[in-house]
This record gives sequence, structure tokens and C-alpha cells, in this order.
Amino acid sequence: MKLRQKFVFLVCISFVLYVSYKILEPEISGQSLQEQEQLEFRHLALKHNLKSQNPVNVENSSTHIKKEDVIQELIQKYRMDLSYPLNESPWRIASKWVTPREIIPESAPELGGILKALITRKIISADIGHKGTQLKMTLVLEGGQKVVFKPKRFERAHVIEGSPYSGEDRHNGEIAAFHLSRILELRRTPVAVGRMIDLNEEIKQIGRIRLLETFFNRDENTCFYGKCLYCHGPETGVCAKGSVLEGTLVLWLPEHYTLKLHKHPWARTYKEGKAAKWETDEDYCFKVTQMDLFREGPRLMDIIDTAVFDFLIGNADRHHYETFEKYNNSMIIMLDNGKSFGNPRVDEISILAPLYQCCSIRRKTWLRLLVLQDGILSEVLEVTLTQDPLNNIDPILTTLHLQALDRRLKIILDHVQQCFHKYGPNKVLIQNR
Ligand SMILES: Nc1ncnc2c1ncn2[C@@H]1O[C@H](COP(=O)(O)OP(=O)(O)OP(=O)(O)O)[C@@H](O)[C@H]1O
Ligand SMILES: [Mn+2]
Repeated sequence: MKLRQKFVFLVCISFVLYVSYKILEPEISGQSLQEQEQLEFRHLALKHNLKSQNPVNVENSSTHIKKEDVIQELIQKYRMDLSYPLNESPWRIASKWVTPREIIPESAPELGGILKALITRKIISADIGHKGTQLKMTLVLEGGQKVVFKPKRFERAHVIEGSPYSGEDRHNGEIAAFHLSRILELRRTPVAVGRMIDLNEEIKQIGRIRLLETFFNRDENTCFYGKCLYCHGPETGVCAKGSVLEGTLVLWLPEHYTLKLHKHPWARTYKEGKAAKWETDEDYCFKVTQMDLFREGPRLMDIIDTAVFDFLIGNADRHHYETFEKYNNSMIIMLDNGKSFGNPRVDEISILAPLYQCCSIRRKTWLRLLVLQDGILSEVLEVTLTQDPLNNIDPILTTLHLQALDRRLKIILDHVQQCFHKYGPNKVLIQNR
């Protein structure tokens, strides 16, 4: 070929390649998106078609996705296979999962196998609970794994009245909170699963004396009152049915991640008639953002994520929070969710104060909430919870609590929307903190 012909030939080939690339471009760039982002894109498209609360700048809205398909996709994603085979110790796997920013990874098929180990492994030692105000036990399971056992204190339909932080811990709340944190893609909550424990068969032989000293019987049932700030003897104890006690096991975090306790800037005073600074100061969030800990880095956005999470579950008791001591960028560990799902009829709006006072939220969190609106959240969570062993005895959450989640989700989105009106989405949605 002559040089000129070669040149024309090359130009033609380049043109064809360019045109093909342009045609295929959406697919190609779509493929390079993370699986998570793809899902988000598709769900945004779904929302757009449903014409409900419209996210800003929706792209790809030509895709038609049915709400039912999204639900099925999410149910599939969060499904746990309890017979999933593990090729090393369940405790090793779970320990290796933990990073300064998450407790379990997005894709964790081994979770089913780990839950299975939690509910079947022999209890090799039992002691009073570690710190805190609530009755619990610290157990060690075969293979050396420490877990917290939070006993059942209420029937599922029991409604806690009174102050937003009233009542003893709800063991089922810990389970629901763990799965909710996965569905929100926050994953900062330790693994939790329901287990029935035979106090006579599984605890009495191996328990520490200081725990067993608190055991007693009431009407043929085995009971114990443990040691904690609010543990005052048999009147504050809990009783098994016969000797079998229902409760939640919470997997202990790896010991090499030492915890650091911080006072929560939006803590309550816990004194009736005495308001905290954040309750009266219009400019409170601005003042928080001037503090070293919150000026930069992820901490303030973590506080807001946690507020979203706590508002959904109805936990008004996060007076302190814990982080991993050795890491500046540590997540806020969403630990201790026992004070949740107390009253399905009350939406305790003050829990959301960090969000509406700062008028900001992580873009990623907000996108997730959009995906889950219009009843998707409750449906996905309800099905996910059926895989917990306790759900066979009694659904982990009553319908009223599931409905409350959808209602509260909408309230959160309404608040974000109000912030958009005030400051514009670009100021409100935070991308890189
Ligand atoms: N899964 C866990 N991994 C590591 N440490 C934990 C775990 N669960 C609890 N702890 C530690 O034990 C402390 C007490 O646990 P928790 O907060 O659940 O008890 P509580 O009685 O509800 O406490 P409070 O009355 O302060 O709310 C926590 O602050 C934390 O330091
Ligand atoms: Mn607590």
C-alpha cells in the first residue's frame, strides 16, 4: 500500500473504533463502576420512574426497573446461608474482616457460617457482663471467641413508654440493628444473632462463681441478676422459661483493636427540665465544627450517619461513642443498640439533631436512603431477619416496628430536602469525608 492509502485506511479504522466506543460507552463505563454504584444507579433510575422524592441530577433514568426487582435483588444481597462452608476458623475470618472503617465487608458470604458457629458452638466459660448499666453475660465459645449475651427482657409487642431512653435493653433490637446497618451499607455494628441458652445445662457447670452467685429460682424457672450498675438482686433479674433463656449474642471485636470512649457532642443531660447545649443553641453545630476532632476527617459525618441509624431504630441513648484508639480515621462503632425499637408509635426527632442542625449528610448515605424508601427498607429487613434463628419463635420485629422504619426513613429524607431548599444540594451532600 502506498503511504497515502495507508493513512486513509488508518483514519477510517480510527473513525469506526471511535463510533463504536461512543455507542458502547454507557456499557463500558457502567461495567467499570463498582457493583455497589451500579446498584445505586439502577435504584436511582427506579426512583426517577416512580416520580417520588426526586434526587438531583438523575442520570440513566431511561432504565426501567420494577420496585419488586430491587427488593429481590437486595434480599439476595443480604441473604445469609447458615450452611456456608468455612475453610478456616469462623472467629479468624470475622476478626480479619475488621478494618478501622468497617466491621464486616460488603461481600461477606461467610457470615452465614459464622452465625451458625455462634449458635452451635459450645460455651466454654461464662462470666458477669463487662461494664455498663444493663444485665448481660460475657461468654467464651469453643475456639476462644468472646461474645456478649444480652437476655430477653420483653415480649416483642411490649411498648416502652416514658422518656426516649427508658426501659431495659431489647435483645431483639441488637439483631435488627446489625442487619439494618448492613442494609444501610454502614456495617459499623458488631455481628449479632439470637440464641437459646439452657442455663442449667450450658452455664451452671462452667460459669464463674461471681456470676453463679446471682442465680436463683422463681416458679420452677432458673433466673439470674448478674452484676451491673442497674443489677440490684432478684428484683432486677431475668428468668428463663424453665431453664432455657432467649437472648442475643454479640460478637466481641478483636482485642487488638482497643476502644476509646468519647463523649457524644449531642448527648442528653438525662435530667428532666435541664436542657443540653445542643437543645438551646441555634449555632451549636457550627461550634462543634470548630473543634479539632470535627473540623476535618470523617468524625462529624460519622456522627450524622449514626444519628440517621439511631433515629431509625429509636435509640436516644448514645451518650458516649467508641472508636478504635490507634486510628485517626476510625469509624464510630455503632456498638450497644439495646435501647432500640422501644415504641413504634413515637418518632423521636431529637435523635436526628446532628443532621438537621448541621444540614449535611454523606452523599453515599443519602443515596442509600433513597434506594430504600417507599417500603423497600422494611421488606428487605423483614426477609433478612427471617434468617435469624429466633425469628422462628417470634418475628424479630413486629409489623408496627417495620412500618415505623419506613415512616422514619421518609422523615429523614424530608429533613434532607428542607436542607436542600435552604443551602442547595451541593452544600448539603458531602462526598469526600
Ligand atoms: N462486641 C463488643 N466488642 C468489644 N467491646 C464491647 C462489645 N460489646 C460491648 N463492649 C464493651 O463493653 C461496654 C459495655 O457494653 P454495652 O454498652 O453493650 O453495655 P450497656 O450495659 O448497655 O452499657 P450502657 O449502660 O453504658 O449503655 C461497651 O462500652 C464496650 O466498651
Ligand atoms: Mn446500653
